Amino acid sequence: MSQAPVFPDGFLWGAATAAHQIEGSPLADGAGPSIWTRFAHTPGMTLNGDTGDVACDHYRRWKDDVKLMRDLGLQAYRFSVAWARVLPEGTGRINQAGLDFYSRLVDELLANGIEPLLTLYHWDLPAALDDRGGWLNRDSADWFAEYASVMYKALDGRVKKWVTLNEPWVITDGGYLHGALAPGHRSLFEAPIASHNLMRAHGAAVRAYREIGAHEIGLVVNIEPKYAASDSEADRVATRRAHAYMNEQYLHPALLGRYPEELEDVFGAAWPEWPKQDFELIRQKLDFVGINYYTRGVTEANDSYPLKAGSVRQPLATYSETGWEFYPKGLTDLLVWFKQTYGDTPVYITENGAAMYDPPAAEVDADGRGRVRDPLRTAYLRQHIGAIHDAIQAGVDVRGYMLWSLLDNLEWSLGYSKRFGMVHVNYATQQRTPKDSAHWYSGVIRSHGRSL
Ligand SMILES: CO[C@H](O)c1c[n+]2c([nH]1)[C@H](O)[C@@H](O)[C@H](O)[C@H]2CO
Repeated sequence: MSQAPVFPDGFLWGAATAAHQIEGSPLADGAGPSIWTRFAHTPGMTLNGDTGDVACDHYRRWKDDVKLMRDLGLQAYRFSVAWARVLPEGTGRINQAGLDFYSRLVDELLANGIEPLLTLYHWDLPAALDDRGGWLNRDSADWFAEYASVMYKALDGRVKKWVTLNEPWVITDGGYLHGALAPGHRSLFEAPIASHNLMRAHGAAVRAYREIGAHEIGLVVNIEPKYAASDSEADRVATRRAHAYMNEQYLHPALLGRYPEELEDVFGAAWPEWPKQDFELIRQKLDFVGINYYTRGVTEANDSYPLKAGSVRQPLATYSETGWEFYPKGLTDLLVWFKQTYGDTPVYITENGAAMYDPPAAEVDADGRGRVRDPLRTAYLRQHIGAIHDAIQAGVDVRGYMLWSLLDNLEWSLGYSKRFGMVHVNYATQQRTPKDSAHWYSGVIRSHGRSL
């Protein structure tokens, strides 16, 4: 970049978390269990048997954490609501103490000049609904619309940016196809059904918002550009299949009202006939789309199940602790593809970040006087925010950036082994210590990107 980048007026700088990953106290004050409470307490399901029982203790430390956000200069904060805190059985009875927790959090954010960006579903389905079939049950669309309506009535106006689902691809690929995430199913037949019901639930929640809400609502997807590993026919076909499976499987029905045709090839006999009226429900006008970007996929044909495509490691690249290649140009390419494919729906980058090896907690003394040097994370963030600027220069309407994550937190089945936070958490003492990357990001926010 030859000169200081200029981001659009109103471009929103924030950070993101999710309920199950930071809150702890999953059953406090009348909350019901979620599928993640059950999954993590099932032996062998998470690394070291790590659970969300304590996490970052945010359920109790929320006020100090908002102060931390203010001190860092965040303009926005993306968080999720634990459905089973508000509706312990998933539908019906409202647990007022659970609703009050989120109402207080929103008020504290607003009092500190931080805009809340609320995700209704970030993977933690009430266990009571899983007992009724969960996302495999077509009634899940009604369950989700009921829950969403409770939240809209309670918070809309204070919350002006709503997200229905976080990453339906991960929910399905992890929770129903490969079994690495809750509820831990492994079925080629269940996966498309769960996917489809998730998208019906998304549509039902947006339709309910249009009846109740007066602000903005969108969908968050994780997408990554797929580049053929060679110009062989096999690799090019595999790349197309992988692109459809991850990048179009949810955006196509949400924005175009149809699935990409490659999915029939991926799922074969497991691909159902969908009722046409379902797509009228799924395809609702969206005020924005949230894109979670971490890396790209250089893709080759292989014998992986069921995709028959996989990523090829790049010998000279830098990789994060989760094995994701640093590839900022992929974010620019992806954003340009999004605009070319789906038009000018506004976009927020709702997650971007890297798990890097940070100095052990011992180097950060108990009262947080220590310093956490994380130059690789700062490099990653600088490169990717620069890539967003390149996309904006290319005409893509990107409205904001939510860094993943505010805090080191529970990385699902990987437990506490991966640290994505710009703020270090000493899990033994719950001491928060901003890392060098946090101080750097504060400067980016203060300069509105010009200090990049
Ligand atoms: C497959 O990568 C996804 O884009 C993705 C990465 N991440 C996510 N989705 C989730 O939304 C977060 O809860 C994770 O903590 C975060 C870091 O792993």
